Amino acid sequence: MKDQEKFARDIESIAVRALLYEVSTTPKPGLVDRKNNGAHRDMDFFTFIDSSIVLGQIFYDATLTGIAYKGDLKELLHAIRPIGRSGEEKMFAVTNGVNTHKGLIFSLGIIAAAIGSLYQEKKRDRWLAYDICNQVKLMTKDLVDQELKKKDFGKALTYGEQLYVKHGITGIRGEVASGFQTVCTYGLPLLKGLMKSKKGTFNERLIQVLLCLMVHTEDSNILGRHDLDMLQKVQARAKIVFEQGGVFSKNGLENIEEFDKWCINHWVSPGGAADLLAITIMLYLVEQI
Ligand SMILES: CC(C)(COP(=O)(O)OP(=O)(O)OC[C@H]1O[C@@H](n2cnc3c(N)ncnc32)[C@H](O[C@H]2O[C@H](COP(=O)(O)OP(=O)(O)OP(=O)(O)O)[C@@H](O)[C@H]2O)[C@@H]1O)[C@@H](O)C(=O)NCCC(=O)NCCS
Ligand SMILES: Nc1ncnc2[nH]cnc12
Repeated sequence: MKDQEKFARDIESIAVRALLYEVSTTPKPGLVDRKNNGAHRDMDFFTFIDSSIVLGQIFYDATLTGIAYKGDLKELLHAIRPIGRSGEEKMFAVTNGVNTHKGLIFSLGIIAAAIGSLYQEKKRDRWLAYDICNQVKLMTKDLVDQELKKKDFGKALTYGEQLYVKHGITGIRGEVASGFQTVCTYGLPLLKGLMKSKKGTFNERLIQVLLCLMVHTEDSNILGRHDLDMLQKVQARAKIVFEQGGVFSKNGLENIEEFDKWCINHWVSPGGAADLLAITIMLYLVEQI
């Protein structure tokens, strides 16, 4: 196997690990985990495993496309779009039409391509999330303008497009175009600090990162099902739990399990924050290469 193909397989493996580590983190308020299905009737822990497995090839292909790419970085996003669309088709086929990873196919696929585009210059020194996220910004700087601000919304709107028209919320597109600002400002520094301090278990550290992300994520999943008031309620409750010490406080796990029950009863799923947790994990694992 050529060096480039081996490297692309390594990135594929890291991306799939990030998907599996995210869904395995337990308990997570309102989300699918090893304990329950959160605020979802149409998917469970095994749906996410099935979806994660079929998506590996997408991240391999996106990485190789990035490595081979020689043009303007903005064009690289267009070059990988068909790969992402085929990933969505594979996901819907294996989940019987359920959207487990639509946002993450987009996010992790772009990260994989960005890593690929840096491969030649990074062959011998360290991989840094900072460099990768800057590359992502260069790849996607016109994304919000082209796909949301200037778009003629004549046709049926997607979930995210509807939210932009209604609330001016840019969702996953805004997060990607910012170079994963929420991840780089909150999620990744917290995870790196917890891993260095060796505090608690890996599972507990990931719960803590999710709580922190829930405070700061403009989650189109919550907005899509409810409204701005509910998003602010969830962010406020996550802030209280996190600032009391989160999973590491005296009644940490009980507080989170109460939060989970509350989300289920109110039909709240912070799927956007869950995606940002997976992105945080991927960037952390890439920095360990
Ligand atoms: C670019 C696209 C992905 C845009 O698609 P769309 O217009 O639909 O975009 P959004 O809805 O805005 O976002 C898509 C998903 O992204 C997640 N998300 C939302 N907000 C954020 C945020 N602030 N930060 C990060 N991620 C965010 C969210 O995904 C989660 O929710 C999904 C489950 O919810 P869903 O089933 O849709 O809704 P439910 O309420 O669960 O339905 P019911 O159960 O009630 O029936 C799950 O996926 C979570 O991950 C958003 O859903 C896309 O159009 C596109 O261009 N795709 C091509 C791929 C591509 O170009 N790839 C390139 C690289 S290979
Ligand atoms: N664990 C999870 N539960 C629900 N939606 C998600 N989207 C991504 N991860 C998820």
